[in-house]
Amino acid sequence: MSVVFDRNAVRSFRFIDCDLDAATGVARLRYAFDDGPELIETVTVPGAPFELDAARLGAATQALRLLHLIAGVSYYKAAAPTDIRIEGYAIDAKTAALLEDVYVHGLGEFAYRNGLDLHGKIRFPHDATATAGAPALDLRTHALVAIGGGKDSLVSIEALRALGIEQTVSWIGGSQLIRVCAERTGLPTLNIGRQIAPELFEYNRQGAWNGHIPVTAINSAILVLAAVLHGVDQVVFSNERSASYGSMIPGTGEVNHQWSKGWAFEKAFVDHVQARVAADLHYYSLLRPLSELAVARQFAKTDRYDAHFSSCNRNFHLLGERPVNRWCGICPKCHFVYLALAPFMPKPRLVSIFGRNLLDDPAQVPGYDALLEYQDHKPFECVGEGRESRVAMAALAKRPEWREDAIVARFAREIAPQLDASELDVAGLLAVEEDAHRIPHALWERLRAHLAA
Ligand SMILES: CC(=O)N[C@H]1[C@@H](OP(=O)(O)OP(=O)(O)OC[C@H]2O[C@@H](n3ccc(=O)[nH]c3=O)[C@H](O)[C@@H]2O)O[C@H](CO)[C@@H](O)[C@@H]1O[C@H](C)C(=O)N[C@@H](C)C(=O)N[C@@H](CCC(=O)O)C(=O)O
Ligand SMILES: Nc1ncnc2c1ncn2[C@@H]1O[C@H](COP(=O)(O)OP(=O)(O)OP(=O)(O)O)[C@@H](O)[C@H]1O
Repeated sequence: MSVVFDRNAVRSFRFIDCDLDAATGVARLRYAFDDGPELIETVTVPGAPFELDAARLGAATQALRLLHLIAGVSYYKAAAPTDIRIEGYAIDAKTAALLEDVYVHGLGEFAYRNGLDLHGKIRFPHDATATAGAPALDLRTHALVAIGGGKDSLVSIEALRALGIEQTVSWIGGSQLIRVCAERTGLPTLNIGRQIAPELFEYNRQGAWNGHIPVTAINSAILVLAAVLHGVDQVVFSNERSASYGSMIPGTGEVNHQWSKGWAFEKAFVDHVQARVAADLHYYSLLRPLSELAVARQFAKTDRYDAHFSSCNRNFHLLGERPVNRWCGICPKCHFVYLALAPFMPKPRLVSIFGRNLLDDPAQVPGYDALLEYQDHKPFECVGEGRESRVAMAALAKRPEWREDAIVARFAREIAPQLDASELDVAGLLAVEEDAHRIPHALWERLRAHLAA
């Protein structure tokens, strides 16, 4: 591929246009820097041909544009110019505000690591007047549930199954690990294809800015489009309450690696979907009322997925296989998930899932210190809050089967004496949060009882 990319020479990022072929389910999202080559991302929704009446076609167009605007973040970041142009259609001020949030906060870690300041520098041009509101589409009651191969989505899937909600287990991309977990559920599945424009990888090789992007926002927009095409009324994610809290960086403030898994994104996104796409389409995170520890407690209730799931992100690279035998054992997610499950599972079961005892390995001390926010900040990963790690560790320190393991013993000896004992109570972190969620009311009444059990 003979493209030359110099991030310092870039002046503008262009949202060229997007289109959807209802006969094949293929959506094309087109972008460019200045007058450079078109960068075309494709998303393929199985189940075509889609028969769309006028109302559903209108909703699909809105959902497609939302996806085009959000997925642009992968390309925008390569040069992060201040001049942003939208060419194929116009957006209104509220849509622009949503996008500015997604780009500024969703690229927060990217900006921090690259020494960039994006605050006040990302402006989406808007000249459309707001529409009157999206119509209801009379969507059928059915949930597209996002699955990521880890524990969280499996907890949601089992909760919906227990409540008798019809669901299709849905994922984006070609991960074999996710496929195996999805098939293990025994439920209908939907695997959506996503091809990033290959030029981006070449741009990366030539020194493009690179870093974390709000991938959950992209996956959310893809599933909203799929829900409209399939005519179903729910898109369900599994983002827990703890995802709303970032890492506190001295001199910088809060930087949240998982911003698009947080409550601020969820609220803004679902408001937009119901106002601009379909009034009766519900996007929600089923685990929002729970902490990571409460999710781990739910997960431990079944061993159905023990031999199949993994939360370790090293499994999920697009480029090339990087087999890690499901759990690498040295990354923050492995550290955290091991610790979070330990209070709720028999030790032999947990050791057998990971193939080793991470809490008895002194080499893992720095990793656990960061999770505990002890002499370090919370890692840039999808892990629980520092107090959740401290509470889990304190619980293990009381258990004969765990308390002599190297990391637990060190915690009890060196860290626990510096902590306020009243903050180490596990019960408070297992409580179900009543208010901050968008779970449909009729479902919430029954779900609350299920999650509290
Ligand atoms: C698997 C992973 O962690 N990837 C991150 C990693 O990417 P890497 O270069 O090592 O390999 P690839 O994943 O194959 O990606 C190649 C390049 O492609 C670009 N890219 C990829 C996906 C995408 O949606 N947009 C993209 O622009 C990017 O330039 C890649 O270099 O490092 C990258 C740079 O820091 C990260 O951007 C990659 O993260 C992926 C987007 C990803 O899917 N990560 C999830 C595992 C992840 O972090 N999930 C979060 C969810 C929170 C949130 O939504 O914010 C989490 O679990 O913490
Ligand atoms: N490839 C994907 N396609 C669709 N949804 C995904 C994909 N990867 C992750 N998700 C969803 O994004 C959300 C955040 O992912 P996350 O990795 O935290 O969840 P998980 O894989 O279910 O559990 P864990 O936290 O144990 O890894 C979840 O709702 C998950 O289902």
